[in-house]
Amino acid sequence: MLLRVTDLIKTHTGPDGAVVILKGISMAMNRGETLALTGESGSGKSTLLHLVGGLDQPDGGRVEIDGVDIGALNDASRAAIRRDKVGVIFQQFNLIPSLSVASNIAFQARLAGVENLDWIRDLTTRMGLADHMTKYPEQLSGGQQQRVAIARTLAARPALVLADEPTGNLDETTADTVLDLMLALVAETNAALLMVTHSERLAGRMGRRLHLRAGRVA
Ligand SMILES: Nc1ncnc2c1ncn2[C@@H]1O[C@H](COP(=O)(O)OP(=O)(O)OP(=O)(O)O)[C@@H](O)[C@H]1O
Repeated sequence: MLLRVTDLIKTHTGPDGAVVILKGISMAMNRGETLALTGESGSGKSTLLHLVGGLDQPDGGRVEIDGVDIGALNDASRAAIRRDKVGVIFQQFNLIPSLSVASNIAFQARLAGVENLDWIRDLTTRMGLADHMTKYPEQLSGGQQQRVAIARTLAARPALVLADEPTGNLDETTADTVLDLMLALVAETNAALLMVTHSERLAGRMGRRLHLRAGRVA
């Protein structure tokens, strides 16, 4: 099993004291699977994605990636798993402004030690980025920047791709095209894709769905 989440609990402290955001979530994914994470605003989708990606620590339960309990690791080992196995795509693109599109895309793959130039060329061409490789992020439209952010993550060929509304800034037609590409690319790399979406249309195109309601699996 690539990803196993067991009884995950997360509490945040708000103005009125502690609030339990995730109330015992369990789920699992194999490589090659795609799963839509849906639920009302505030149901805990982003919180779950952050915990799975090791970007935040749970208050209870476990996240295992390839059988390794990431909560039991020290920061350096957890960072290494994140770098080698997990790719994250957020709605805000987090591109590096001082690097060209080509360098932004190669950066993460290089960090993970998997800079496969043929794959990156193929990926960027299919993402419609071939003519933009020497530009800087600020010279691109929002939709183009989003495609760069997606290409950057997929360039490293992560086993697990976590995406938080990756097409949320795109119009419907572009969102469909970008999701088609993402699905094709994760299938080719036999990756698992866990994607938060508010769109019924996009959720319906994923293999499975996990619906959260007030911090529980509905
Ligand atoms: N750092 C934090 N401190 C306190 N409360 C937080 C924090 N992060 C999230 N929350 C609260 O946790 C709940 C779940 O937030 P989360 O972002 O996971 O929801 P979501 O399902 O992703 O929502 P959306 O669809 O609006 O993005 C919300 O009530 C939010 O206010």
